[in-house]
Amino acid sequence: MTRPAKDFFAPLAVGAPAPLREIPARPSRAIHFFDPGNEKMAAKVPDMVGTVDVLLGNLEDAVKAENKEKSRQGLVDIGKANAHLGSTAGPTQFWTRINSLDSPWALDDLTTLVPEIGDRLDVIMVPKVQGAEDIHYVDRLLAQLEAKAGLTRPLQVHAILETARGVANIEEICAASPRMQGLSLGPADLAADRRMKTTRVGGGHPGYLVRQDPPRDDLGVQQYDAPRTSYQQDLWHYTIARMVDACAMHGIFPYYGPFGDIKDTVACEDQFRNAFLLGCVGAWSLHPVQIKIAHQVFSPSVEDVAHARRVIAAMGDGTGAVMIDGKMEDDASVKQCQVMVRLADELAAIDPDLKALYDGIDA
Ligand SMILES: CCC(=O)SCCNC(=O)CCNC(=O)[C@H](O)C(C)(C)COP(=O)(O)OP(=O)(O)OC[C@H]1O[C@@H](n2cnc3c(N)ncnc32)[C@H](O)[C@@H]1OP(=O)(O)O
Ligand SMILES: O=CC(=O)O
Ligand SMILES: [Mg+2]
Repeated sequence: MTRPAKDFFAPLAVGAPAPLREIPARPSRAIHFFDPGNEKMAAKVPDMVGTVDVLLGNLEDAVKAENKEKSRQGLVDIGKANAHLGSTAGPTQFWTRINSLDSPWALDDLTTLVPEIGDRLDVIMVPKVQGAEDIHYVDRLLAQLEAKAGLTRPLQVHAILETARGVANIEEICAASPRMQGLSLGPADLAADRRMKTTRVGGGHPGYLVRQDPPRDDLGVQQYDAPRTSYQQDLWHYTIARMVDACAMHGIFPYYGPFGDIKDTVACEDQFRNAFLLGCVGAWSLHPVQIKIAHQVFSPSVEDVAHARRVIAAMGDGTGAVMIDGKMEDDASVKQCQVMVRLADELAAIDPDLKALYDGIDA
């Protein structure tokens, strides 16, 4: 049974901070992953603060088993050494991805990170979430640890959607705790768990396509040997759309996850843009080259912002219908335009280049 409404926003431990009533809409176009135990990557972090929306110290997959403790300690050191990291101190949020709850490391991840750098961290990403029970476990443990550490701000929780059971339980996961900040699609683990016949980290597949019908000759006979156009389809459309609906319903934020073909910046941009158009607010960046792609794709274009502002201005109180450039605009399209302009305003508040671009529209 879920908690009764009157208890939903009560702290789960005596002395723990009160849960948030609303998840703040902080820009998080790129969640940049780094291994805090990798000296080369860790050395780059101080210079990245302020240049990327989210820096995430990854402790789970991609960190070798023998390096788990080193990476955890590296994250503590980075949190303590970088005074401007974390959204209370500056524009770059500070997240971590802990190890999965059934692993030998998850408990130590939480019991180390919360007392050591809980005041700096914004969001704890939890992998391989199967259902509400996983979130309930993390929720109570975090409350106990926050109370013990004397934290005044509750940590938020982000779940990766990367098991078939997680997808089946998506609504209950989103609703499990007021800490829930968002969901990310985890296409690599999800493909494995679903027994998809792919060997990639996100993106499309040339075999997943639809093909044009065979053309007919003058007598109407179909020419099966004639050349035909085929179109690659999006393997992730269903899951992303499901995730977007669940997140919107619960007032939390959906993200596309990893795109593993680092060199294919064009397809990465396409995948991110599909997610942006469907309603996602950001994506993961695995390599510095992907930060720029995510920041660009998940920021509304100047053309879209200009059009949205025109529609809002023309629609007055937002009711009725008007014609703009030969197209009908009404209450529903003005609401889409408001989403676009709100996002542009939020981004302009933290990104001076975007502010100059968007301000220039009216000049
Ligand atoms: C699949 C499901 C998932 O769970 S995805 C999430 C887990 N995976 C990750 O977090 C992977 C993170 N990224 C990486 O490990 C690396 O970027 C990989 C993909 C291995 C490529 O590394 P590498 O071959 O060194 O790339 P490179 O030679 O082009 O690097 C150039 C310089 O940049 C650095 N770099 C690389 N990645 C990062 C990063 N994520 N954050 C910060 N710095 C990074 C490299 O260390 C290298 O530095 P330098 O110029 O040699 O000093
Ligand atoms: O963790 C991410 C994934 O794709 O798996
Ligand atoms: Mg995964």
